Amino acid sequence: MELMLDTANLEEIKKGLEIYPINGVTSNPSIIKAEGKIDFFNHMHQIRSLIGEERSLHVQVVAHDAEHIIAEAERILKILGSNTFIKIPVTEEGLKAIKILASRQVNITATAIYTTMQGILAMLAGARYLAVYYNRMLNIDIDAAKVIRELSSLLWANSTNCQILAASFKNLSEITTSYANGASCCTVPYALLQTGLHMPSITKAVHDFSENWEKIYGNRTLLDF
Ligand SMILES: O=P(O)(O)OC[C@H]1O[C@](O)(CO)[C@@H](O)[C@@H]1O
Repeated sequence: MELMLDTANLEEIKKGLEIYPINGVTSNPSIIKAEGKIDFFNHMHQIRSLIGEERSLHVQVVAHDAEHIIAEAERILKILGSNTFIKIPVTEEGLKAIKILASRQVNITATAIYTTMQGILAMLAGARYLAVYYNRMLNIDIDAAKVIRELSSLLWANSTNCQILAASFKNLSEITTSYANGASCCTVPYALLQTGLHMPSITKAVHDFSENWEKIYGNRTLLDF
């Protein structure tokens, strides 16, 4: 199982890495927009230095036709390194590019996946991750959990090299349902990760433990024994 941070914010990535078990960072043009008009490749380099080589960095192309998608992918790989995952939307042109790039051993994260069929095609074309758009699917009445279940069983039977990267989350339930239905990876915005631990009941449990301890041992800690 893996967890990725869905942000290009350097502070969030720094803090996120300290606290959470993070396996990589994903972004897309909308996530980049939230950072303003940044020097794109320089910013991506900074993300890479923060996450190190052992975590994955997923960078999305902006071109629409296969020829230019491939050219952008090559530029990303040249500047950011050959281990960068190239995010490509699963359109006809995207699929064409995925097939060509995957045959050159490029790591592909197929994105903008709303249907099982898109996922199957991306898997067959050689993608390493399938970014399934959970919340956006629910918004248009697509059963996102079902798509994840179907893709997960197909991947289990047919591929050793491709996994589901569930994405587009607006609440914790969508994340846990994705994992429970077979997504081996979720990419989550930092603020949403925080909501999982910022709960009054967790704070109260920790507070109750302290109060009970203090009643017996005062302000002594385990280091005082
Ligand atoms: O619906 P949203 O919040 O725009 O999210 C789209 C998702 O697509 C991705 O680009 C897929 O990796 C994520 O970075 C993001 O979670």
